[in-house]
Amino acid sequence: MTGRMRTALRRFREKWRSYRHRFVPWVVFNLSKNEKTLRRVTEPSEDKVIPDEQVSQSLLGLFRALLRNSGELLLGAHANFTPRFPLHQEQDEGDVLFQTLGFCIERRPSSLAFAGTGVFVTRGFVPKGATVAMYPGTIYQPYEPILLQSIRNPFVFRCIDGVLVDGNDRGISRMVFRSCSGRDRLGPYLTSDASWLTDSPLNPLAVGQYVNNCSNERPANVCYQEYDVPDSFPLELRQYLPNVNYSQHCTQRPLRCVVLVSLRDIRAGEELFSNYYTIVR
Ligand SMILES: C[S@@+](CC[C@H](N)C(=O)[O-])C[C@H]1O[C@@H](n2cnc3c(N)ncnc32)[C@H](O)[C@@H]1O
Repeated sequence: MTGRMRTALRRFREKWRSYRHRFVPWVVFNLSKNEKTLRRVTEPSEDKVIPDEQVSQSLLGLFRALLRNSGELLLGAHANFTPRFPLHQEQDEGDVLFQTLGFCIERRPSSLAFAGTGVFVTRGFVPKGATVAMYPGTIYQPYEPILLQSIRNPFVFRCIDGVLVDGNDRGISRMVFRSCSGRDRLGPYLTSDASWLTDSPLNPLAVGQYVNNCSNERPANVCYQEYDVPDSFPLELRQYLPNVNYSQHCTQRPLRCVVLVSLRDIRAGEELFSNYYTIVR
């Protein structure tokens, strides 16, 4: 190998190491096109746009309202469960979201050509610094095997610390989520929500896996933020969390969730765009 090639290789390695790429296949093919849109932070701990407490408050407010609206505790054994309250559903989940957080989000064909489905604010107004969406999926620790599930899978999200979230709602990823979600119960309580795998998630925020990447023309209006569910998070509200650990041994550590936080005010009709790359220096 010539000296020039060695220098080029070294520079490439240094640059690659500094990336905290969120979606591996996307980064490989599109890095050069989107250099201007890179997000830069100096420390992994500085990656948070809003404090965890603020995320908790938004999620707790929404989940409490969803629970009140459903009039039942979604217990594990649905079939044998007789609800304490009449099962009269007052509003759909989108209405509950609108009344609690002041906006609605939905999946629709992206405003970008060839970008498939995207996520739009369809009603209301999202102020800067709000929790706008959640990234659902199975949580893999950096040392856990994900090879089969990751093949041709554009939904594998990488956290700053190397934890992976598989947000694919099809194929083997779907089966893995369902199986892990059915396994993890605390007594009669479900501790995660698998309805994000359908067209009508019970938690209307759980569509963040469909948010598309920003471009030079369409700057990011949301960004990803890791959120570890605190021990104090009420047991009966965990049924709305759209994440589950791949391994049962992980139940000792807090469940990792990823939320999307607004970087500016967002109005009804706008598509959400995140940043698939973050550079940590
Ligand atoms: C996490 S998925 C997002 C949901 C995707 N739009 C869909 O319909 O399944 C990531 C994939 O979306 C597509 N995508 C995301 N941002 C894009 C953009 N700005 N332009 C074109 N395609 C994009 C790419 O195919 C990428 O691999």
